[in-house]
Amino acid sequence: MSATVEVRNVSKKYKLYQKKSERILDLMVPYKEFGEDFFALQNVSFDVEEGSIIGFVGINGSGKSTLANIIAGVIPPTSGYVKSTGNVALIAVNAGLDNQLSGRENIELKLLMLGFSKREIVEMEQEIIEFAEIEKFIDQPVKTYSSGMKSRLGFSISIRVDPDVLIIDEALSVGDKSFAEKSFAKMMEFTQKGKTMFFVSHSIGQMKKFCEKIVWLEFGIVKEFGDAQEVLEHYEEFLKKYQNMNKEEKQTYRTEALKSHSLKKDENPSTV
Ligand SMILES: Nc1ncnc2c1ncn2[C@@H]1O[C@H](COP(=O)(O)OP(=O)(O)OP(=O)(O)O)[C@@H](O)[C@H]1O
Repeated sequence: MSATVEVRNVSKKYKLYQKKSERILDLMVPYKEFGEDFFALQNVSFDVEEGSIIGFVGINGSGKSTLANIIAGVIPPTSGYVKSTGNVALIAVNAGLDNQLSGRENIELKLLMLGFSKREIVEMEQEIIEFAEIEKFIDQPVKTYSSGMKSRLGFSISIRVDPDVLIIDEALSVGDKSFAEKSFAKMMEFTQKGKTMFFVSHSIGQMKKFCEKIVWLEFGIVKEFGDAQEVLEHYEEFLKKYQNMNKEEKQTYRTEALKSHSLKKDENPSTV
Protein backbone atom coordinates (compact mmCIF):
# COMPACT_ATOMS: atom_id res chain seq x y z
CA MET A 1 0.00 0.00 0.00
CA SER A 2 1.18 3.56 -0.60
CA ALA A 3 0.01 6.64 1.23
CA THR A 4 -0.61 10.34 0.95
CA VAL A 5 0.90 12.87 3.33
CA GLU A 6 -0.58 16.25 4.18
CA VAL A 7 1.67 18.79 5.89
CA ARG A 8 -0.31 21.79 7.05
CA ASN A 9 0.99 25.03 8.61
CA VAL A 10 3.66 23.19 10.54
CA SER A 11 5.83 25.32 12.83
CA LYS A 12 8.44 24.22 15.34
CA LYS A 13 9.57 26.62 18.01
CA TYR A 14 12.59 26.09 20.24
CA LYS A 15 13.74 28.24 23.11
CA LEU A 16 17.32 29.43 23.00
CA TYR A 17 18.90 30.23 26.36
CA GLN A 18 22.10 32.21 26.89
CA LYS A 19 22.73 30.68 30.33
CA LYS A 20 21.71 27.51 32.17
CA SER A 21 19.98 29.65 34.80
CA GLU A 22 17.64 31.07 32.13
CA ARG A 23 16.43 27.57 31.26
CA ILE A 24 15.74 26.79 34.92
CA LEU A 25 13.96 30.12 35.49
CA ASP A 26 11.84 29.51 32.38
CA LEU A 27 10.70 26.22 33.87
CA MET A 28 10.13 27.55 37.37
CA VAL A 29 8.59 31.00 36.84
CA PRO A 30 5.13 30.64 35.28
CA TYR A 31 4.30 34.30 34.64
CA LYS A 32 7.49 35.37 32.87
CA GLU A 33 9.22 34.15 29.70
CA PHE A 34 12.97 33.61 29.62
CA GLY A 35 15.17 32.87 26.62
CA GLU A 36 14.65 33.70 22.98
CA ASP A 37 12.12 32.05 20.64
CA PHE A 38 13.66 30.36 17.64
CA PHE A 39 11.61 28.90 14.81
CA ALA A 40 13.23 25.85 13.20
CA LEU A 41 10.15 25.66 10.92
CA GLN A 42 7.52 28.27 10.13
CA ASN A 43 4.16 27.63 8.56
CA VAL A 44 5.27 24.75 6.33
CA SER A 45 2.51 23.37 4.09
CA PHE A 46 2.54 20.96 1.18
CA ASP A 47 0.70 17.85 -0.03
CA VAL A 48 2.28 14.65 -1.20
CA GLU A 49 0.49 12.24 -3.52
CA GLU A 50 0.63 8.46 -3.21
CA GLY A 51 3.86 6.97 -4.47
CA SER A 52 5.73 10.28 -4.78
CA ILE A 53 9.42 10.66 -4.03
CA ILE A 54 10.08 13.98 -2.37
CA GLY A 55 13.49 15.46 -1.57
CA PHE A 56 14.24 18.05 1.13
CA VAL A 57 17.09 20.42 0.32
CA GLY A 58 18.46 23.49 2.04
CA ILE A 59 21.64 24.79 3.62
CA ASN A 60 22.71 23.60 7.09
CA GLY A 61 20.17 24.38 9.76
CA SER A 62 17.33 25.09 7.33
CA GLY A 63 15.01 22.61 9.09
CA LYS A 64 15.21 19.47 6.91
CA SER A 65 15.75 17.00 9.77
CA THR A 66 13.20 18.76 11.96
CA LEU A 67 10.61 18.38 9.21
CA ALA A 68 11.60 14.72 8.63
CA ASN A 69 11.22 14.02 12.36
CA ILE A 70 7.83 15.74 12.56
CA ILE A 71 6.48 13.80 9.54
CA ALA A 72 7.74 10.58 11.15
CA GLY A 73 6.03 11.48 14.43
CA VAL A 74 9.33 11.44 16.33
CA ILE A 75 8.87 15.03 17.52
CA PRO A 76 5.60 17.01 17.70
CA PRO A 77 5.09 20.29 15.85
CA THR A 78 4.51 23.40 17.97
CA SER A 79 1.54 24.19 15.73
CA GLY A 80 0.03 22.78 12.55
CA TYR A 81 -0.32 19.09 11.75
CA VAL A 82 0.80 16.20 9.56
CA LYS A 83 -1.70 13.61 8.34
CA SER A 84 -0.70 10.41 6.62
CA THR A 85 -2.90 7.61 5.34
CA GLY A 86 -0.25 4.97 6.13
CA ASN A 87 2.44 4.05 8.64
CA VAL A 88 5.66 6.04 8.46
CA ALA A 89 9.24 4.88 9.14
CA LEU A 90 12.23 7.17 9.56
CA ILE A 91 15.71 6.02 8.71
CA ALA A 92 18.39 8.28 10.10
CA VAL A 93 21.68 7.71 11.85
CA ASN A 94 20.69 6.78 15.40
CA ALA A 95 16.93 7.12 14.77
CA GLY A 96 14.95 4.95 17.10
CA LEU A 97 17.86 2.80 18.28
CA ASP A 98 18.47 2.32 21.99
CA ASN A 99 22.20 2.68 22.55
CA GLN A 100 22.21 0.57 25.72
CA LEU A 101 20.65 -2.46 24.01
CA SER A 102 22.38 -4.81 21.57
CA GLY A 103 21.62 -4.78 17.86
CA ARG A 104 19.54 -7.95 18.23
CA GLU A 105 17.57 -6.53 21.17
CA ASN A 106 16.88 -3.39 19.17
CA ILE A 107 15.52 -5.46 16.28
CA GLU A 108 13.32 -7.51 18.62
CA LEU A 109 12.05 -4.48 20.52
CA LYS A 110 11.17 -2.57 17.37
CA LEU A 111 9.36 -5.58 15.83
CA LEU A 112 7.51 -6.33 19.08
CA MET A 113 6.36 -2.73 19.29
CA LEU A 114 5.05 -2.99 15.75
CA GLY A 115 2.96 -6.00 16.75
CA PHE A 116 4.83 -8.84 15.03
CA SER A 117 4.53 -12.30 16.60
CA LYS A 118 7.51 -14.16 18.08
CA ARG A 119 7.59 -16.54 15.11
CA GLU A 120 7.57 -13.67 12.63
CA ILE A 121 10.33 -11.93 14.57
CA VAL A 122 12.58 -14.99 14.45
CA GLU A 123 12.04 -15.20 10.68
CA MET A 124 12.69 -11.51 10.06
CA GLU A 125 15.60 -11.14 12.46
CA GLN A 126 18.14 -13.15 10.48
CA GLU A 127 17.28 -11.38 7.24
CA ILE A 128 17.72 -7.99 8.93
CA ILE A 129 21.08 -8.99 10.43
CA GLU A 130 22.32 -10.25 7.07
CA PHE A 131 21.17 -7.19 5.15
CA ALA A 132 22.76 -4.88 7.75
CA GLU A 133 26.10 -6.77 7.48
CA ILE A 134 26.73 -6.70 11.24
CA GLU A 135 26.64 -10.44 11.89
CA LYS A 136 29.26 -10.90 14.58
CA PHE A 137 28.57 -7.58 16.30
CA ILE A 138 24.82 -8.13 16.56
CA ASP A 139 24.96 -9.04 20.26
CA GLN A 140 27.15 -6.05 21.20
CA PRO A 141 25.54 -2.87 22.58
CA VAL A 142 24.63 -0.36 19.87
CA LYS A 143 26.68 2.32 21.68
CA THR A 144 29.80 0.49 20.48
CA TYR A 145 28.70 0.64 16.81
CA SER A 146 30.11 3.08 14.26
CA SER A 147 27.68 5.56 12.72
CA GLY A 148 27.75 3.44 9.55
CA MET A 149 26.75 0.32 11.48
CA LYS A 150 23.90 2.14 13.25
CA SER A 151 22.67 3.52 10.00
CA ARG A 152 22.82 0.09 8.30
CA LEU A 153 20.90 -1.49 11.19
CA GLY A 154 18.24 1.25 11.16
CA PHE A 155 17.90 1.01 7.39
CA SER A 156 17.62 -2.78 7.43
CA ILE A 157 14.96 -2.85 10.16
CA SER A 158 12.86 -0.16 8.49
CA ILE A 159 12.83 -1.67 5.03
CA ARG A 160 12.06 -5.16 6.36
CA VAL A 161 9.10 -3.75 8.27
CA ASP A 162 7.80 -2.55 4.90
CA PRO A 163 6.31 0.85 5.86
CA ASP A 164 3.88 2.77 3.62
CA VAL A 165 5.94 5.93 3.91
CA LEU A 166 9.71 5.87 4.19
CA ILE A 167 11.81 8.87 5.23
CA ILE A 168 15.54 8.60 4.68
CA ASP A 169 17.54 11.32 6.43
CA GLU A 170 21.17 11.36 5.30
CA ALA A 171 21.29 7.69 6.20
CA LEU A 172 22.80 6.66 2.89
CA SER A 173 25.79 8.96 3.18
CA VAL A 174 27.43 7.01 5.98
CA GLY A 175 27.56 3.49 4.57
CA ASP A 176 30.34 2.24 2.28
CA LYS A 177 29.88 2.09 -1.48
CA SER A 178 28.61 -1.48 -1.65
CA PHE A 179 26.01 -0.90 1.08
CA ALA A 180 24.96 2.38 -0.57
CA GLU A 181 24.39 0.46 -3.83
CA LYS A 182 22.44 -2.27 -2.05
CA SER A 183 20.28 0.33 -0.27
CA PHE A 184 19.75 2.21 -3.49
CA ALA A 185 18.50 -0.98 -5.16
CA LYS A 186 16.13 -1.55 -2.23
CA MET A 187 14.81 1.99 -2.55
CA MET A 188 14.24 1.43 -6.26
CA GLU A 189 12.19 -1.66 -5.33
CA PHE A 190 10.18 0.55 -2.99
CA THR A 191 9.52 3.09 -5.72
CA GLN A 192 8.38 0.32 -8.04
CA LYS A 193 5.94 -0.82 -5.37
CA GLY A 194 4.58 2.73 -5.43
CA LYS A 195 5.62 3.64 -1.88
CA THR A 196 5.77 7.26 -0.79
CA MET A 197 9.29 8.35 0.10
CA PHE A 198 11.07 11.36 1.53
CA PHE A 199 14.73 11.79 1.02
CA VAL A 200 17.04 14.22 2.86
CA SER A 201 20.51 14.57 1.42
CA HIS A 202 23.19 17.16 0.74
CA SER A 203 23.99 15.34 -2.49
CA ILE A 204 22.23 17.11 -5.34
CA GLY A 205 23.35 14.25 -7.60
CA GLN A 206 21.39 11.73 -5.48
CA MET A 207 18.37 14.04 -5.44
CA LYS A 208 18.40 14.42 -9.22
CA LYS A 209 18.58 10.66 -9.69
CA PHE A 210 15.86 9.88 -7.29
CA CYS A 211 13.31 12.60 -6.56
CA GLU A 212 10.27 13.75 -8.49
CA LYS A 213 9.54 16.76 -6.32
CA ILE A 214 11.64 18.95 -4.06
CA VAL A 215 10.86 20.98 -0.95
CA TRP A 216 13.54 23.67 -0.67
CA LEU A 217 13.70 24.91 2.90
CA GLU A 218 15.36 28.18 3.79
CA PHE A 219 15.64 29.25 7.46
CA GLY A 220 12.69 27.03 8.29
CA ILE A 221 10.49 28.36 5.50
CA VAL A 222 9.43 26.70 2.24
CA LYS A 223 11.31 28.67 -0.38
CA GLU A 224 10.10 26.50 -3.28
CA PHE A 225 8.11 23.30 -3.72
CA GLY A 226 7.71 21.70 -7.10
CA ASP A 227 9.24 19.73 -9.95
CA ALA A 228 12.66 18.35 -8.94
CA GLN A 229 14.65 19.46 -11.99
CA GLU A 230 13.33 22.99 -11.81
CA VAL A 231 13.72 23.51 -8.04
CA LEU A 232 17.17 21.89 -7.99
CA GLU A 233 18.30 24.20 -10.79
CA HIS A 234 17.21 27.23 -8.73
CA TYR A 235 18.77 25.77 -5.58
CA GLU A 236 22.11 25.19 -7.31
CA GLU A 237 22.11 28.77 -8.60
CA PHE A 238 21.38 30.01 -5.08
CA LEU A 239 24.13 27.83 -3.57
CA LYS A 240 26.74 29.30 -5.93
CA LYS A 241 25.80 32.81 -4.80
CA TYR A 242 25.41 31.94 -1.12
CA GLN A 243 28.75 30.17 -0.87
CA ASN A 244 30.50 33.32 -2.14
CA MET A 245 28.86 35.59 0.45
CA ASN A 246 30.82 36.71 3.51
CA LYS A 247 29.42 36.40 7.05
CA GLU A 248 27.75 39.82 7.03
CA GLU A 249 26.18 39.32 3.61
CA LYS A 250 24.81 35.95 4.77
CA GLN A 251 23.32 37.62 7.86
CA THR A 252 21.67 40.34 5.74
CA TYR A 253 20.35 37.70 3.35
CA ARG A 254 18.81 35.81 6.29
CA THR A 255 17.17 38.92 7.77
CA GLU A 256 15.71 39.92 4.38
CA ALA A 257 14.44 36.38 3.68
CA LEU A 258 12.68 36.17 7.05
CA LYS A 259 11.21 39.66 6.62
CA SER A 260 9.83 38.87 3.18
CA HIS A 261 8.34 35.64 4.52
CA SER A 262 6.50 37.38 7.35
CA LEU A 263 5.08 39.87 4.80
CA LYS A 264 3.84 36.99 2.63
CA LYS A 265 2.36 35.28 5.67
CA ASP A 266 0.38 38.39 6.57
CA GLU A 267 -1.05 38.49 3.05
CA ASN A 268 -2.08 34.84 3.10
CA PRO A 269 -1.56 33.00 6.39
CA SER A 270 -2.53 29.50 5.27
CA THR A 271 -0.12 28.98 2.39
CA VAL A 272 3.58 29.46 1.95
N1 LIG B 1 16.36 20.54 20.15
C1 LIG B 1 16.67 21.70 19.60
N2 LIG B 1 16.78 22.82 20.35
C2 LIG B 1 17.09 24.01 19.79
N3 LIG B 1 17.31 24.19 18.46
C3 LIG B 1 17.23 23.11 17.68
C4 LIG B 1 16.91 21.81 18.19
N4 LIG B 1 16.89 20.94 17.13
C5 LIG B 1 17.19 21.66 16.03
N5 LIG B 1 17.39 22.96 16.35
C6 LIG B 1 17.73 24.05 15.44
O1 LIG B 1 16.76 24.06 14.41
C7 LIG B 1 17.37 24.43 13.18
C8 LIG B 1 17.04 23.40 12.13
O2 LIG B 1 17.78 22.22 12.43
P1 LIG B 1 17.73 20.93 11.48
O3 LIG B 1 18.62 19.90 12.07
O4 LIG B 1 16.32 20.57 11.21
O5 LIG B 1 18.37 21.50 10.13
P2 LIG B 1 18.92 20.72 8.86
O6 LIG B 1 18.45 21.48 7.67
O7 LIG B 1 18.56 19.29 8.94
O8 LIG B 1 20.48 20.93 9.04
P3 LIG B 1 21.74 20.05 8.53
O9 LIG B 1 21.74 20.10 7.04
O10 LIG B 1 22.90 20.78 9.12
O11 LIG B 1 21.56 18.67 9.09
C9 LIG B 1 18.86 24.60 13.44
O12 LIG B 1 19.17 25.96 13.61
C10 LIG B 1 19.06 23.83 14.73
O13 LIG B 1 20.12 24.40 15.48
